[in-house]
Amino acid sequence: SMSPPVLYCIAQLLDVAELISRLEAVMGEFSQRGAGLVQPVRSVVPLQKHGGFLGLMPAYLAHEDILCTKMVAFYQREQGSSLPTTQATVLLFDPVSGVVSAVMDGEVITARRTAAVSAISAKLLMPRHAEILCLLGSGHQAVSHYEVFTQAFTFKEVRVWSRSKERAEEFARAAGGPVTVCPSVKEAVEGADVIVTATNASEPLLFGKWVKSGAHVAAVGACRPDWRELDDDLMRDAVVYVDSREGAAAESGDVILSGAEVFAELGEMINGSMPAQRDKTTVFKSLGMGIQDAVSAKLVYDKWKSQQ
Ligand SMILES: NC(=O)C1=CN([C@@H]2O[C@H](COP(=O)(O)OP(=O)(O)OC[C@H]3O[C@@H](n4cnc5c(N)ncnc54)[C@H](O)[C@@H]3O)[C@@H](O)[C@H]2O)C=CC1
Ligand SMILES: O=C([O-])C1=[NH+]CCC1
Repeated sequence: SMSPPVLYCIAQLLDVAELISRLEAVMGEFSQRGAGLVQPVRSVVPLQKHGGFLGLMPAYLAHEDILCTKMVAFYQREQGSSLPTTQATVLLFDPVSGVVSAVMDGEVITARRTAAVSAISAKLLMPRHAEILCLLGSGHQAVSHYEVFTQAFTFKEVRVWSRSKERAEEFARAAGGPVTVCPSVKEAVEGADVIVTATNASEPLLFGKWVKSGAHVAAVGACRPDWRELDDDLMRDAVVYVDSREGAAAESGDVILSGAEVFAELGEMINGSMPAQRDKTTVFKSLGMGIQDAVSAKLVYDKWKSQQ
């Protein structure tokens, strides 16, 4: 039997506009809870000894015959560590036979699809004439959010804050346009219309008292039930959207520990069953979903096949 192709260097195979449109469709369908999508909440294996977790993220999309699983390891690294906090591999299967059709890098997929999902939420929830984008954190997700957000929207100013000023300056130098490095979270978020939290923090770093009324927060980090990026004030005062209600109830420290009510899923806004409260201060709490990886992997695979 032939061994499946191993696809790395896939950045060119994953077009952002195409990805956004596929993600909108699948998130809208997910929130209808039809039988065509099977996606359990991520299984997480703690690696206590090593300060990490292994997440298993399978998904089956019956209408499109996509069967996929991502395996993602995430670690809270020491500051200055050269290892990535998020490492991932994706397996795509032929659901007819169970044969593996491809093994692929999951890091580009994870970075890009997460930013694309945040951009979908920002498109629906950020203030109408949003001018200032603020990124908290300067790692992989911050970079992909910068790329996707500046491609999808036009901002007058982009700000970044990071624990390490050097990293933030590096980020600003590498960015494709002007980025202001801010010395504190407070100064970075003041007056910002869109705030992306993409850190590995386990304690709140974004406080509601600093956030402009009507702003939109895309909260990407804090993926464990006892980890926080946002404080109770922000969680309780904002209208809270999530990618999956089940996922948020199991994994989001910001949702669980604040006791905040989840207003809607992103997919409920997309499929029209719940409104986008754009005029309010909004939080989109993102945890990541197997269906997002599945449609991404299929796009990569189809593009790769068309080039063979
Ligand atoms: N919602 C989703 O779908 C996904 C969420 N994530 C989560 O996003 C977060 C960022 O991931 P990556 O960008 O890949 O990691 P990364 O390691 O590339 O970047 C992490 C950033 O967080 C900062 N940071 C770490 N600890 C901090 C602390 N205590 N306070 C403030 N900043 C801190 C680092 O300085 C760095 O700027 C992680 O928590 C990861 O679990 C990752 C993938 C998908
Ligand atoms: O969706 C994802 O791949 C992850 N979410 C949190 C850590 C990794």
